[in-house]
Amino acid sequence: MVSARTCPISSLSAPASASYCPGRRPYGPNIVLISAPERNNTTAGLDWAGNVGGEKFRVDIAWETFSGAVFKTAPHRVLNLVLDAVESAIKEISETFRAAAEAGSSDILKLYNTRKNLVNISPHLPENTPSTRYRLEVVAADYNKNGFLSSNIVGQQLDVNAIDQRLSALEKKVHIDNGEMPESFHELKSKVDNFKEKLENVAHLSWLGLSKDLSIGMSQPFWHKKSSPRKIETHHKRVYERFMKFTKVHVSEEVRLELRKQSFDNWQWDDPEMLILLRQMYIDLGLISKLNIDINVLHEWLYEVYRNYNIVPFHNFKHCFMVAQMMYGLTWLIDLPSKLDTLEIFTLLTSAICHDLDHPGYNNAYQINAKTELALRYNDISPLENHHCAVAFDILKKDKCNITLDFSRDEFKRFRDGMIRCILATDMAKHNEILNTFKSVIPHFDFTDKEHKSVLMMVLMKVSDISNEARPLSVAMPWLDCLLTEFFNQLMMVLIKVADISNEARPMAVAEPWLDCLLQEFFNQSDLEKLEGLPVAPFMDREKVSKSSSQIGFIKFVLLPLFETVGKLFPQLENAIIEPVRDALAYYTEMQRALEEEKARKDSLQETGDSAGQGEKNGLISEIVTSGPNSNMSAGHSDGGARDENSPQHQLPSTSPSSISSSPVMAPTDSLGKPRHLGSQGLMKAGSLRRSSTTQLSSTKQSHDVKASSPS
Ligand SMILES: Nc1nc2c(ncn2[C@@H]2O[C@@H]3COP(=O)(O)O[C@H]3[C@H]2O)c(=O)[nH]1
Ligand SMILES: [Zn+2]
Repeated sequence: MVSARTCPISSLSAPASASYCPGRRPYGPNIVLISAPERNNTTAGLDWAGNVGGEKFRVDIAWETFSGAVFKTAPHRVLNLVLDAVESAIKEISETFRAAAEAGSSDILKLYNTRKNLVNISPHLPENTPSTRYRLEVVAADYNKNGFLSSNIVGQQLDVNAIDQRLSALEKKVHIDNGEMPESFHELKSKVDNFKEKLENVAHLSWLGLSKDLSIGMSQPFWHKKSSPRKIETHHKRVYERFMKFTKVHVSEEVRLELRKQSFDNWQWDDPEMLILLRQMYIDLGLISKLNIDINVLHEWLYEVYRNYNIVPFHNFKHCFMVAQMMYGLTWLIDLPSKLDTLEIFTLLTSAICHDLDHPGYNNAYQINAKTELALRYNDISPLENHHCAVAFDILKKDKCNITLDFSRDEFKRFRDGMIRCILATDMAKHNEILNTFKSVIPHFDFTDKEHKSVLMMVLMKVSDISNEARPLSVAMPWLDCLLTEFFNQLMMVLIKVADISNEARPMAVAEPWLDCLLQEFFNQSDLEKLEGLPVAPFMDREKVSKSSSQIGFIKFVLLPLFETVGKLFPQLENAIIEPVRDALAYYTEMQRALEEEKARKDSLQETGDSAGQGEKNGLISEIVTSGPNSNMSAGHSDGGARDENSPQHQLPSTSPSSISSSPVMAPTDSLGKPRHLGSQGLMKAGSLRRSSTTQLSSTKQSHDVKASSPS
C-alpha cells in the first residue's frame, strides 16, 4: 500500500528550541517542485535544471516548511544541478531526482506539469522554462502499515530519538529473524540519522544544554555523540554513498558563484554536499585538467580526508570546509591564478583542506602540558600541526587516494614543501613571526621571488584559518560557539589531568572521590578561582570570558593587524574581508558595553538590597547573558537575528542596552542585542544555570594576551 507521505516530522511545527534561522533549509521531508515566486515566499530548496538526452528541462525542488514557519529563501542555497546529458537512461534520471529529493528507493516519484497533469519521468521530458516548472511529489511507502511509526508520534512533538530507538529495536528484531537488513530499512535509518544531524546542527546554535530539554527527545549536539566505531563506520559509508550519488550531477552556476563569496553559509550544507563543493573547487580552478588528476581518485581522497576529521566541536570537517572555502574565495578575489602557478594554487587549497586533519579537540598547550604522545613525538614543536601534515601525507600514500600521482618528482617536492610550510604556519605560536616577516617584504613584494611567494602562501593560509569573523554573523556566531565549546571541553580535560597529577601520590580510594568532587564543582559552575595555580588558560575560564570580550581581543590584536597587512598588498580585501571584521569589532564592543552596563546596574541593585522580585529576574537575565559557555554558546544564530543575513556588513544591535535591562521579557537578549524568546521553558531552564559567584568580564587586554600567547 502506498500513501502520500505523512512523516511525523512534516506535520509538526518547529520544535521550541529549533529556532531555525532564516535561509536555513527547513528539513521537512515533503518535497515538491514549485515555482520560484512561491518558493521565495515560503520555502528554501534545491533547484534542478536538466539537459537529458539533448532535451533541456528545469525543475525546482523545495523542502516544505514546517507548518506555521515561514523561511526566507537563501539565494545561495538554491542549488541548480544539471543532469549529465550522457546519463539519459530513465533509471538514471529517476535516481538523480530521487537523490535530490532525498527520497528512498521505495518512495514513488510523481512529476506534474503546470497543468497538474502527470508527466513521465523519462529522457524525453519536454523542455520547460523557469515559469513552467515541474512539480515533483514524493510519495512514500506507508511505514505505518508495519506499525513502525505509531500514530501517536504523528502530530506530536518531534521525537527523533524515539524513532531512533524504534529503529534500533526493529534492527535487532530483523537481525534475529532474518540475519540480514533490507535495503529500505537502511535507507530509512540513514534518513533518520541525516535528519538528526541536521537538527543537531540547529540545536547546537541554541542554548547549549538547553536544546535537549526544550525539544523533547532531541539528541545532544553532534560532537557529544558517543558513537561506536561501527556506527561511525556506517555513518561514513552513508556519507560516501550520497557523495558518490552527487558526483553524477553538476553543480549549478549559481552555487558555483556563491561558493566564491566570503558570505557563503556552511550551515546550509551537509557533509556529502560539502564534499561535492570541495570537488567543485578543484574543477573550477582547472586543477583537475591542468594537473591531470583522476576525478575518481579525487573522490576517494576527499572521502578519506573527511573520514580523518574527528567529531569535535570546532576542528571538524566543517571547519576544514570553511577554511578551504575562504581560501578558494580569496583565490578568486585577489586573482591568485594570475600571480601563482597551478601547483601553488593546488598546494594552497589542499593545505587548507588538510590543515586540521585528525585534530583531537585539544590544543598544543594541552598536548605539551599533558605530555601526550603527540607532544612527545614532535618534541613539543607544533605537535598538532606536525600531526595534521603527517596524516595528510599518509592519506596520499594510498594509491587510490593519491591525487599527486601524476606529479613529477620535482612537482611533488615543491608541493610537499609548500604544504608543510602552509600547515605549520597555522600554529598560532608562529603568528607574530610570520606576520612580521610578511610585513618586512611587503614594501618590495615581488611575485617572482620564491621566498616572497612562500611567506604570502603562509599568510593566506592563516587568514583563511581564522577568518570566521569576516563572515556574516549568522555564519560566524555558531563557529564561535563551537570554538568556545572546544575550549571548555579542554578545560575540563585539564582539570581532570590536574586532579590526576596532584592525587597521584594518594591511594586510588582517596584520590578518586576528589576527582569526582572536582568534576562536580566544574559542572556546578562554582568558583573556578579555587583552582588557582592550575595551568588553565584564562581564556578558557568561563568565569572570565564572554563572547564579546573574547572576540574584541581576538579581532583587535590578531585579526585586524593580520588582515590589514594583507590588505596593503591586495586592496580588494578591504570591502570583502576587512570591513566586515571592523563591523564585527564595533558590534562586539557594543555588546560588551551593554553587558558591563547591565552588570553595573545589577550590582547597584544588589547594593540597595533590591535583590528580590524584578531584581531577581533581571539578575537571572544578566547571568544568562554574561555567564560562561552555557549561555554564550548559544546566542546569535538561532533566532536569525544577524548583523545582516544578506549582506556581509554587520549591523550594530538594534536594541539599546537600556531596553535590555528594563525588559525581562525581551531579555535575555541574544548577543546581537536582539531579543531571544526563550519562552517559559527556556527561562525555567535558564534558572537552573544560575550561579552564586559574580560574573566577571575580562578586559580586552586579557583576552588578547590569551589569544596572542595561547599555544606557545
Ligand atoms: N577568540 C577567537 N579565537 C579564534 C577565532 N578563530 C580562530 N581562533 C583561534 O585561532 C586559532 C587558530 O589555530 P587553531 O585552529 O588551532 O585554533 C584557533 C582558535 O584558537 C575566533 O573567531 N575567536
Ligand atoms: Zn583550523
